[in-house]
This record gives sequence, structure tokens and C-alpha cells, in this order.
Amino acid sequence: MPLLDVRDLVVEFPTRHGTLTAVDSVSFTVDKGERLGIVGESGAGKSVAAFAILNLLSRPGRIGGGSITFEGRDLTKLNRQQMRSVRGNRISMIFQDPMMTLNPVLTIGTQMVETLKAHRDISDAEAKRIAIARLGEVKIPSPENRMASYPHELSGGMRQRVVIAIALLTEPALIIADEPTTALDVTIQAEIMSLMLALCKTHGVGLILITHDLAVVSQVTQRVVVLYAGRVVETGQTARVVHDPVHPYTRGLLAALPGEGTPGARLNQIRGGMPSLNAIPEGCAFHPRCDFVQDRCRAAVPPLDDFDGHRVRCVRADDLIAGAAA
Ligand SMILES: Nc1ncnc2c1ncn2[C@@H]1O[C@H](COP(=O)(O)OP(=O)(O)OP(=O)(O)O)[C@@H](O)[C@H]1O
Repeated sequence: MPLLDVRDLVVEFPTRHGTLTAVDSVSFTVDKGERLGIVGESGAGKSVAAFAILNLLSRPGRIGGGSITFEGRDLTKLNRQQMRSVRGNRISMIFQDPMMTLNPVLTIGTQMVETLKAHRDISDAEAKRIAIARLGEVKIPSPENRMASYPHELSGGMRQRVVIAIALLTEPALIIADEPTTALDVTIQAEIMSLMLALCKTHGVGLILITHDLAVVSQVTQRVVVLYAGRVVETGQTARVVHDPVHPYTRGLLAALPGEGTPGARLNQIRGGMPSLNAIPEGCAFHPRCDFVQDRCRAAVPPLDDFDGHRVRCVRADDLIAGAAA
């Protein structure tokens, strides 16, 4: 049984003009200790899917269907109190902005001790000992002294390290990290990603890494889900998807990665942009941006076809795999 089994998840936002579907029948699993990437441009539905897992959708967002089974329990059926025993305990979340997690008026030590004591029946001294050990693990220099620091006394990178230490405090089975390094300097981004990868391995913790960056997905994850306009368009082993992408959207994301020798330059951007939820194109939602579009692409949403464990939602997948598409 997978650690997390998200099946046919639908997330919708009711509005005066009708119900908008941000996540449309999305399924994926995460095994114990496995690292899964969820990738797509802004507006693909990545964060909304993650928030749905943790029952953190902001109103009027709601789960419109599907199931989210974690450690054998359907999270969509838990009450608030039951959910509190999962969130921040069995599943931790790391956000882009460390200040979404850190309280500016409390010292790092106080926050860590309080977090631990909220979930464990342990003494202050024991909680402090664990907190210092975790700060050491995320390579915070002189962790004992840092316990007395306030978040504003740390750099952005150090703050995110503290957030990672907090995420690990309760020995969760799963961490959901939503663009955890996007707000940091490029050099620090790589350091923090390597640290997260190492810690996930050491602790055997599963990871859902949400990002727009396939290069990071390739570095950190074992499997990947590519989302476009709320739907899975391609999924499979990361190495296979990155080396032999099939869906024109995945190919476009890879072609748009900065090339060697052109730091920061974004070549070959996919033309156009992600549609807004009230204007998702008929048929394949990607068809207006696709170089391989045919009439049938506009007719119906293509199925997610399985090519030996590599799944692709494109009616031209066979042509693309054979290199025969034009
Ligand atoms: N509270 C809300 N009300 C209405 N629509 C919303 C709300 N929150 C998100 N959406 C819409 O849901 C869609 C998916 O948003 P989401 O934040 O999941 O995208 P994302 O892929 O995580 O992008 P980003 O990288 O920008 O966070 C977007 O079109 C967004 O406008």
C-alpha cells in the first residue's frame, strides 16, 4: 500500500459565474520514503492540490471529489481534530516563504520546543535536545546559540533551514515542499535542495516537491507528475520523463530550461500562457500552445495512456514517441 494515494482528486472554486475546476481528477501515489515531483507553470494547480491534501484550502475552495488516503486513512473524511494529528505531525509542509511557518515574535528555540510538545508528551529539556540536534542536522552554525535567535536575525537561507528542521521535528512520514527555494538566491537554492534531498534519504521520509523547475525535479525526485490546467498530462519515472519526454508541454518545459553557458537566459519559452480557470480550452487544454495540434485535439480531453508505466495525455503520443509527429 502506498504511503499516500491521491485518487481522482477534484478541487473546485464555486463562483457567481459557475464552478471553476482547479484540479481535475488528478491521481498519484507516494510510496514510503519516495520523492515525487509535481511540476507545471504558475496556475497549473500544484499548490491547490497540495493544500487539498492537508485540508488547508482557502475558501471558497473545496474538494469536489476523489479520495486522499494517507497511512490507510482517507484524509477527506477526517474532522479538524483528527486532521491536526496528521498535519504538522505525520505530514509537514514547507512553503516558499519561511515566514509562513515562522512566528516573528518567538525565538527559534521556543517555536521548535512548542511544536514538538504540541505533538509529543515530552519534557522541555528533551524537546530542547531534539531541537538542537535538528538545527545541527540542517547545518545551522552553533545551534545552541541559535535557539535564542529571532527569525529576523537570520538570513533567508538560514530561515529556510530552520523551517526544514521544524518540518523534521516530529519525524513525519511525508513532507510537502511548495517551491521551497524559489525565494532564495540561486547559489543558496542548490545548497538547500541538496540538504533536503540528503535529509529525506537519511530520515526515510517521503517528499512531494512542488516546483515549476524540471531541473530541480530531476535532481531530487524519483517520479514526477506534470500538471497542466489542473490535469495530469504526463507522469512516470523522473529519469525517463526528463530524458524521453513525450507530451509537447513537458518537452516545452524542458526546452525552456536555461541552457549551458547561458546562465539565467530562458530560451525557447513555450508560446502563450496557462489558461485561466474560466477559459480552459475544449479538448486538450494545451492545444492552443501546441506545435503538433490537430483537429482531434480540440474535440475531446485525451485519455492518460499508459506506455509501460510512463503515462501521457496526448492523442499524438505514438507519433511523438516514434519521432513521426510534425
Ligand atoms: N481562492 C481561490 N479562488 C479562486 N481561484 C483560485 C483560488 N486559489 C487558487 N485559484 C486558482 O487555481 C488555479 C491553480 O492555482 P495554484 O496556486 O494551485 O497554481 P500553481 O500551479 O501552484 O501555481 P503557482 O506556482 O503560481 O503557485 C489558478 O488558476 C488559481 O487562479
